[in-house]
Amino acid sequence: ISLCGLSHGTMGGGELPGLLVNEIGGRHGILHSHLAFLKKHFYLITMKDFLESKEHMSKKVQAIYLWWHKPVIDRELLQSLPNLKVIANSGVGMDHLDLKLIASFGVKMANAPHAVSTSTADTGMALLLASARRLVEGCHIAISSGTEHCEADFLGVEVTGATLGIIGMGRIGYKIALRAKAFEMKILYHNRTRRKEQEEQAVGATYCEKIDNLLQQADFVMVVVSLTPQTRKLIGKREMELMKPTATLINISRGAVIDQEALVTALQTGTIRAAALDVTYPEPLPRLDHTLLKLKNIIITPHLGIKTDKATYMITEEAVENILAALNGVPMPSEVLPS
Ligand SMILES: O=C(O)[C@H](O)CO
Repeated sequence: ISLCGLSHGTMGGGELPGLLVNEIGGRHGILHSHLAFLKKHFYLITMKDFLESKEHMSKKVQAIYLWWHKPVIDRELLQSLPNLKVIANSGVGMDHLDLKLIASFGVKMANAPHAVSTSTADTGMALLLASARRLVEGCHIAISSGTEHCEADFLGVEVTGATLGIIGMGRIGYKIALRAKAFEMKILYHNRTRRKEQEEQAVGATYCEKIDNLLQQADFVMVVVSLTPQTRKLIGKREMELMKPTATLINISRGAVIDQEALVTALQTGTIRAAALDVTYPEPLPRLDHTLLKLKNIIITPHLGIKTDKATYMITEEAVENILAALNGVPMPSEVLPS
């Protein structure tokens, strides 16, 4: 990325702007490997520092960098930060934020759409391939019974030549299509707006104006839309019943885009063949023995779509670029406005 010549220096004054982060390390903390880069531009304040010395710290905070949706941004926090100018999110989905509330405090927001697209597309393809070839089941068999050939009828489904239906053809969806093309898949897609003809041709994708047509034809349905009031439970009982009984549903967007109860039933009754989910609703699932975790024809991963060393570093770079732009009063490359 280019930081467009921006730095804290261009803001005048020698002091680095205060950047509030949840914690350093840990489940919801920024990575140790990003510290040196962040410290070049900001004075880092963790939530612990902030809460221990609220009066002193609150004036220093000019930006917040959210890592895995933390810290939680609520009215109380916003009211306690008089100099807050910008919040940068370490990912593309902003459904965990009340954008209107944040904007009402005059605070700008940014996401990281560029940094996440390749790693998330790779996760989608990894889930597709793993589910098609029953890799997780195979791994469990190898661990519990040894690596001798498994039963003759332990069969997966072929990916080459199969039809992939992509729901949501934004940056990530398009990168999935590029990958699927290399697997010689037939590609259908549905999107609010149709892609340009050259873009469709470049990946060999056919537009389906109606989701139903895509659902009826696809062997693999990959959900890549962001979570909005319009996409909540977009794929429910009716949609699963339209799918082929041999089809696989893959979700790398947000859990709530799929009606999870309907999915459990569809998997138990053979309405669809299998599912592969990187996201669930809620996250984490409340109980270890949740029905979804017990089904044989499902793969679930713990929302690891973006989690590569390169992508996470690029996300931090994209966040810094946006924060510095906001603090310098120049256009932010990935500003998100409340709709
Ligand atoms: O939204 C994203 O980019 C990922 O799901 C991480 O939250």
